[in-house]
Amino acid sequence: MTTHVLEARGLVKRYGGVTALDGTDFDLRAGEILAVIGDNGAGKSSLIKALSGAIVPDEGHLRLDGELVHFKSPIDARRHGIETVYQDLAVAPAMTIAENLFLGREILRPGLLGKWLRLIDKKRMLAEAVGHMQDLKIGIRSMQQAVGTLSGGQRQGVAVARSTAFAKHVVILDEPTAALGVKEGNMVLELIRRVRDRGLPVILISHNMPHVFEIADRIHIQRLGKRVAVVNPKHISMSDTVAVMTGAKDPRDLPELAHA
Ligand SMILES: Nc1ncnc2c1ncn2[C@@H]1O[C@H](COP(=O)(O)OP(=O)(O)OP(=O)(O)O)[C@@H](O)[C@H]1O
Repeated sequence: MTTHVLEARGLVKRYGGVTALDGTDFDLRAGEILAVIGDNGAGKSSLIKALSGAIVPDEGHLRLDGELVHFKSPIDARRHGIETVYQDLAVAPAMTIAENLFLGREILRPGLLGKWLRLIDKKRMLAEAVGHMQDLKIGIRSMQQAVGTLSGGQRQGVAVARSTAFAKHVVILDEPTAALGVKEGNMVLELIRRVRDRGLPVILISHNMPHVFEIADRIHIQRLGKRVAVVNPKHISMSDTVAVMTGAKDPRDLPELAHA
């Protein structure tokens, strides 16, 4: 039996008269990179928001490691080990890399007044930050460098390192290569592979088909608020995938091997 780390059934989300999620299902397996693709308005962002606690669906349910969960906020999802890196990176440009990695989750140590006054443990944060970045082989000369002075790819690296440092279960990456050049985009793809290889499953939302085909173990295709197919990039062409995504092809007409 396949283990599903994260599973959604029948998610519905309506915004006034617009149905963004129309009873969608979702499955993430252990140890995989799952790409989520779909045309504009297919409900990718809404799905990811429901999985990461940013919206509460009107109907449907989520299971994490088989247990029912109800996320009321992103903090709630984070507490359950689900970390999300959004496209508009939430890094603080004026702060150093080490400070960014621990932003909002600073490591504290007892101060002069013992447990009554706790201080930020900068030394330990720096040491741990170096460890995380080395672990993921993100080449940065100084952890004291302000994030605003880094290149787009390096900045994305910091955001990914930050999420993986805290994610116990799942990392969700929303268009992590969208604003990057070829070299930096490849660097981030390599980084995503390393995250997966360290045992954390990754959900990757992307419009970049070559990137999706290069890196995904399976591809979830979202259309009109529903999951219409999950395909195996090793056994389906990019053009068939796009055809299913746009509705030009019925997924039932795909060869059996194409389904994942
Ligand atoms: N806050 C909102 N208020 C009203 N309608 C919304 C809201 N968020 C999403 N929608 C609508 O829900 C539908 C699905 O949107 P969603 O952003 O989930 O799709 P998407 O696949 O991520 O699209 P894109 O690729 O363009 O980002 C769209 O018709 C969108 O206009």
